[in-house]
Amino acid sequence: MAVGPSHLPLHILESMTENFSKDRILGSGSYGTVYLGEQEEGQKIALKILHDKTGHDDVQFEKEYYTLANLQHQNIVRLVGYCHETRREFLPYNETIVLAEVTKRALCFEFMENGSLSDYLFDFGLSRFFKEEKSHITNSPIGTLGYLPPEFINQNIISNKLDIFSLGVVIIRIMAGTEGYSKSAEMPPEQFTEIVHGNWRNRLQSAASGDLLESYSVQVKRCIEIALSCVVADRQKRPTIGAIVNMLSERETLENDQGELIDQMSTCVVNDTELIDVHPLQLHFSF
Ligand SMILES: Nc1ncnc2c1ncn2[C@@H]1O[C@H](COP(=O)(O)OP(=O)(O)OP(=O)(O)O)[C@@H](O)[C@H]1O
Repeated sequence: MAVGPSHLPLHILESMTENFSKDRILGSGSYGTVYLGEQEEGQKIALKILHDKTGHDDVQFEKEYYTLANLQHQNIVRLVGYCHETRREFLPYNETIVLAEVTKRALCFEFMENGSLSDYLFDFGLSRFFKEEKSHITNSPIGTLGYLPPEFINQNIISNKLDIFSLGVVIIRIMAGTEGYSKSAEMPPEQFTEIVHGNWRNRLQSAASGDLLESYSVQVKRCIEIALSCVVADRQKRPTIGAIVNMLSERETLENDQGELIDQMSTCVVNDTELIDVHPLQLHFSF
């Protein structure tokens, strides 16, 4: 039987993070602040201390725990530990000091040495495709609002088309940078496709020419079109995962000549009547 996440007492988390020192902060999201923790043996973990605010209560914590503890996939960061502890502390309140109960809730994940995908996309320069703006941190109990479709936000409807919408947002963010999604909602799809496609084409020109460039260029355009079809407001019109899998039929990782990892995205192109295989899109991400 697989070993589940371990219980980690608060004093252990404090010693791992030098009392939650600011220098240890890796980043912050809608759920909480993430710290770099180091165990005695030098092993690193990422500790997410959940924000102490409405909507992030014990019910939410339990939901998060069960969901994450049951997720086991090579591409999903593993939950290795948790902490839920209430202490009584003297705290300032209304110009006096009161003895109050303070609850610390933490989720501990395996540490990802390479950091966040969005940071890489920003290095890679994709965010420059659109003017960078402050990201939206929300109080949403299930993550950054931008990944959620209108039917969930307005009517709490959950279906597999919710995941299709989120997938579309992820692809758009990969293709167009972190602000790409909000920009995609502000202009007609054809205009958005033209801008993003044009930017990619310029970028690809340094890596390919002639037929190869044309082939890459077609695939980039199709990727954007697929992503946009995933985020249409009418969920019935979003493609099924089967249709997307057919379109993105291959995904493999190759070694390039220098021995670096190349992330190779492959896709098929669908025209009006048939599925046509095209050359794989080779995007050389040199991180
Ligand atoms: N397991 C990890 N290993 C290394 N760094 C991490 C890890 N988890 C989070 N981080 C860092 O902390 C930042 C905040 O992560 P967090 O999961 O709280 O928010 P998010 O996923 O960016 O947004 P949200 O939760 O609002 O959708 C990330 O951008 C990343 O830099």
